[in-house]
Order: sequence, then structure tokens, then C-alpha cells
Amino acid sequence: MMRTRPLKVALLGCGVVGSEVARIMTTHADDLAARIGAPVELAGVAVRRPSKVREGIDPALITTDATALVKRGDIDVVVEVIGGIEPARTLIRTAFEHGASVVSANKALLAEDGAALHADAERYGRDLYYEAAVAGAIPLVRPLRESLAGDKVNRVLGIVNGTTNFILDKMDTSGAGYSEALDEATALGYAEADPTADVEGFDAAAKAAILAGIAFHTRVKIGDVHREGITEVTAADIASARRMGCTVKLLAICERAADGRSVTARVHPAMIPLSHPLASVREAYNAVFIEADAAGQLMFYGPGAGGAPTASAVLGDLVAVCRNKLNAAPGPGESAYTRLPVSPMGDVVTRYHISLDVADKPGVLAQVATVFAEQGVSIDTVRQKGRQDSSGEASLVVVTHRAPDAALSGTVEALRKLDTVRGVASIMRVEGE
Ligand SMILES: NC(=O)C1=CN([C@@H]2O[C@H](COP(=O)(O)OP(=O)(O)OC[C@H]3O[C@@H](n4cnc5c(N)ncnc54)[C@H](O)[C@@H]3O)[C@@H](O)[C@H]2O)C=CC1
Ligand SMILES: N[C@@H](CC=O)C(=O)O
Ligand code: NA
Repeated sequence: MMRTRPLKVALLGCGVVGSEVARIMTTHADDLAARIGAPVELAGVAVRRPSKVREGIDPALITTDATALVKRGDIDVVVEVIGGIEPARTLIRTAFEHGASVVSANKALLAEDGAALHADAERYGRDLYYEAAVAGAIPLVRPLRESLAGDKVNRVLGIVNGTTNFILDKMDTSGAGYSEALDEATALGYAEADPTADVEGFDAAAKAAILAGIAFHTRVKIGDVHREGITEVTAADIASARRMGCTVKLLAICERAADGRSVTARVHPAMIPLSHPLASVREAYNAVFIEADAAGQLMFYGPGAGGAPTASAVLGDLVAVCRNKLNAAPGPGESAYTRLPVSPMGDVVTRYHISLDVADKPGVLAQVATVFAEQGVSIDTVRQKGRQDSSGEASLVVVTHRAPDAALSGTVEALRKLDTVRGVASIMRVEGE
């Protein structure tokens, strides 16, 4: 039976995501009410620029005082789509204290201080939902928190940042320049307020921390995630990947160690074969593989960024939280009982693609091979090509078998010291084989 008294929602932030949340709440009001069992009413919208015209939003709802809004006491759900650590963190904690549950899209905050926020939610008996924080519209948090709660997840691997995937895709397929592609991603509403978070891998690292935490029932913070962005990826790297039948993607990889006693989480660009499903993830789409003991391999794919797709995830959470509220039954809280340590990147076993500029003379290949052998790194393939100029140099591309990352980086360090190695043109990990 439909309750007539509406559930009141406070919206914090009305930018790319917030404006779409407000629009869908209005246009789908009847369906949302039917699905929840009570109408939902937008009771206040906190913004930074009140003079901006916001189509479809009653100007009487606009306020610049977000703190007063979350302290009102009659708010059932606060939707936080401001972003950043503060004031978002204090506003969420204040919301819990004053009776509201929270839906947030803020991966930066959750990956930094998720444990404290979950503790507060539990203390006050509120919900904290954040499906939109990881991979936009794609359901990932809920499948991990609920559908796979009875299984044992061993690996989560995928593309979780739309902006960088958009840039790498444009560079690869249309030969677009890095800055031009970044500007386009920003104009389309994919990038963070400060796009450094995207291109330096902070955003993907935050998502990896959240995914690893939920998947392995442990605590992983953004600082535990090994992070490399895409700013060092060159057109030459992408061309080199093509020659090997690969493409370059920014991947997030979270793994449980074979002995089950630790986990790793990393974000870095990697070459993947064109035949791998992740290679065909274009533009701002994301895709994530989850490997679990009983379920086997699952793949999740869809729009990873943008106002409307992200708002879809926010609205899904809003419906769930409202239903929980009506049933007086909070949803799942944090599950971090395993307390597994996060191992350093050096322990991760992976493969390298190394492109070297070497002296074009006898014995060089043997010297290079000796360095790999000394570090215990086995070579998979070698390709050497003399230059058609007077430099006396050749280009040598080595792809390794799997080895600990510490041994691989030790190999590169030792190679740099050889007189015959004139330069290391590029180093990239190879995944997905
Ligand atoms: N844009 C996207 O594709 C996605 C964004 N997110 C997350 O959603 C959140 C919002 O992102 P966007 O909407 O893209 O950012 P945005 O920058 O377009 O919107 C944020 C809005 O919050 C306002 N704001 C900042 N401080 C405020 C304060 N103290 N009080 C009231 N308003 C304040 C800003 O003026 C701005 O309009 C972030 O946490 C972001 O990481 C998550 C998934 C996808
Ligand atoms: N900036 C992020 C937005 C979604 O999380 C991205 O590009 O993926
Ligand atoms: Na999601």
C-alpha cells in the first residue's frame, strides 16, 4: 500500500551528476513512488552558485547552506554529489547524526575514509550506499556486496575510469592528441573536477580500493593501491602495442594471493591482446571481470561515466535506501572481517614489454639476455630491428614471461646500466593473456 507522506531527499551538489539526479527524480516521480511504496520529494538542493539557472528545480529549494540542510531533521535521505573529501565527509557524518541515510558517488572519500563513514552509519542505524562511486551505471557494488556475498572472490580486473579509456581509445583509433582527447572527455562530463585525478590514476585507484575492500571483505585504502596513470603513455607505446596485436588500457587489478593470506591492488596502463574482451571497450565505457570460486568468471560492462549513467546508479541506491527506511531494515554495512594485509607491488607477478634502443653490434643480444637471466626473468619473445639511419643503433623489443614485479623492475634498472643500451624507450606491463 502506498504511504502518502513523502520521503524527503536533500541533494548536495547540482553539477553534472546532481542535475541529472534532480531531473530523473522529477520525470520519474510516479514510477519511483510506486517502486518504493511512498512518494519521494526533493526537499532541498545545496549548491555553490545559487544564481545559476537550474531547469526543472524550484528556486525555493536552492540553498548555499549545505550544513543547515543536512541538520534539518526532517530529511530521510541525503544524496552527496559534491565530490572531494571536505566538506563532503563532515556533511555525510552530520546527515547520519541528524537522522538521514546517505547515497554518495564520492569514490575519493570512500577510498580514503570509508571505514569511519561505515562505522558512523552503523552507530546511528543509517544506510550508506555508493553504487555510483565505482564504474558509473554498471552494477558492481551491489553484486559484490549482495549477489556474491556467499561466494569467494579471488580477482577483480577491469577498466574503471571512463576519461582515461576515452583518451586512450581516441589516441589509438583516430590518432587524436592527448590534450584534445582530454578536453573532449571533460566537455562530455566524464572527467573529475580536477582531471589530474583521472589521468594520474587516482580515480581508478580509489575505485580499486573500494572494489578490493568489498570483494575480499577487508580494508583497502587508496594509499594501499599501486598507482600509475596514463600521462607517460606515448603515441609510440600505442603504436608498439598495435604491432604486437595489442592495445593499451588503464587497468585496475585486485587479487587475492594464492595462499589466501594477503591481497594486492594496482592501477597501471597495460598492453592487452586485441582478442581480449577488454580491448573492445571503447570511449567512456567500463568493463570489469570478477572471478569467484563458485560463480567462475563474470563480466560487467556499461557506461562508466557521465551525468545520466551515474545518476541511474544514484537513483537505484535511492530506491533501495527508501525501501529500507520504510521497512525499518537497514541494508548491508561494511564487511571487513578478514583484515588481510595488502602486499606491495614488488610481490605482484606480471609480464613486461620492454622497448630498448641498443648499439647495433654483435654480442648485444647476449648481454641483454644475460641481465634477464641474472634477475631470474624468463624471456618470451625478442624482436630486433636495425635502424635505417647512421645512428648505429637498433631497436630491441623484449616481452617477458610472468615474474615478480620487483625482479622485472630490477631487470630494467640493470639494463639501463649497460653501455650498449642507449635508452629504454618504453616499459609496459602485459595483461590478459
Ligand atoms: N561525472 C561523472 O561521470 C561521475 C562523477 N562521480 C562522482 O560524483 C560526484 C560529483 O561529480 P560531478 O557531478 O561530475 O562534479 P561537478 O563538479 O559537475 O559537480 C559538483 C557540484 O558540487 C558543487 N559543490 C561543491 N562544493 C559544494 C558545497 N560545499 N555545497 C554545495 N555544492 C557544492 C559544485 O559547485 C558543483 O556544481 C563526485 O564525487 C564524482 O567523483 C561518480 C561517477 C561518475
Ligand atoms: N571521472 C570518472 C567519472 C566516473 O567515475 C571517470 O572518468 O571514470
Ligand atoms: Na556502479
